[in-house]
Amino acid sequence: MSGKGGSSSAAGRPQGDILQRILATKAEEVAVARARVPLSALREQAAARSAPRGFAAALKAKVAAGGPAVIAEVKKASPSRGVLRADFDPAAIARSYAAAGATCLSVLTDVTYFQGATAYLQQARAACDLPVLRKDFMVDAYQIAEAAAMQADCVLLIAAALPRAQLVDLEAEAISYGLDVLVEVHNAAELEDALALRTPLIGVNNRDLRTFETRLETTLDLLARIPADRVVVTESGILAPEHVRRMREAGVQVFLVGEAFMRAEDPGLALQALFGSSG
Ligand SMILES: O=P(O)(O)OC[C@@H](O)[C@@H](O)c1c[nH]c2ccccc12
Repeated sequence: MSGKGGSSSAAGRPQGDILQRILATKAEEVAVARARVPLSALREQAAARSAPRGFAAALKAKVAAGGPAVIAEVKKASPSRGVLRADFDPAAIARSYAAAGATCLSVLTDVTYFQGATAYLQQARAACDLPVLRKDFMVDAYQIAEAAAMQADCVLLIAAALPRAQLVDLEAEAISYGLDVLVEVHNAAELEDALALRTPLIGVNNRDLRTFETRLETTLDLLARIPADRVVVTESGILAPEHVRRMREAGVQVFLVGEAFMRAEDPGLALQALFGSSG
């Protein structure tokens, strides 16, 4: 098959889709950031940081102990849902998640589409001892250095957004800073690209970033194609204990959840309600 999922080659991709818009904005933002803070300055900050908290190691340990492992997301808003949480305190949310048994955090740092911020990641990470994913749209090695400089422990690479060669390059860049990588796919062609990487962490996004359609079958249908030495992370649209049960019955033990927690008054309580006290 050429391209990803048939319609996602650079030429064939619909110009107006949200992922394309986000990626175009990202390229502009990176150019502006690079002019303001040179890569050499980021590298100095990254070199001065303390060792990353092991993101993949924490998930693997929780899975080995029987799971489920929850990556709890700190997300104020999204393009598909609008504002999820008006009263948004990343440090308080992080403490609530940690007390409820989350294994890792995911913090949106995209400003334009998700109302995220670098400061939110830093506040959340400082408030607990959990490893933290920088959830953003990586298109350039500069952003990997940014992630290391802001103290992230893991970066997201989205296969729908990048050709395989660039996924490989950005992963190598992340590894050079000691960062873990979560590679995200939502179809079989993207999964093939993801399996060319070294990371054990394969995220399957149940939400199509082009259409916003969310189907839990996305994870369930791809499972058979994922080798047993990889850790499957099911992402998006996990809203009810029934969804958790279906995934666990299929052998999925790692969950990335945002909306269900962000809409709740007490995010940690919502985590416990969704996963039980083992979450
Ligand atoms: O809020 P939800 O439906 O529980 O989903 C969380 C997470 O999977 C979602 O925020 C996400 C998955 N991949 C992404 C890529 C970019 C931005 C956001 C995402």
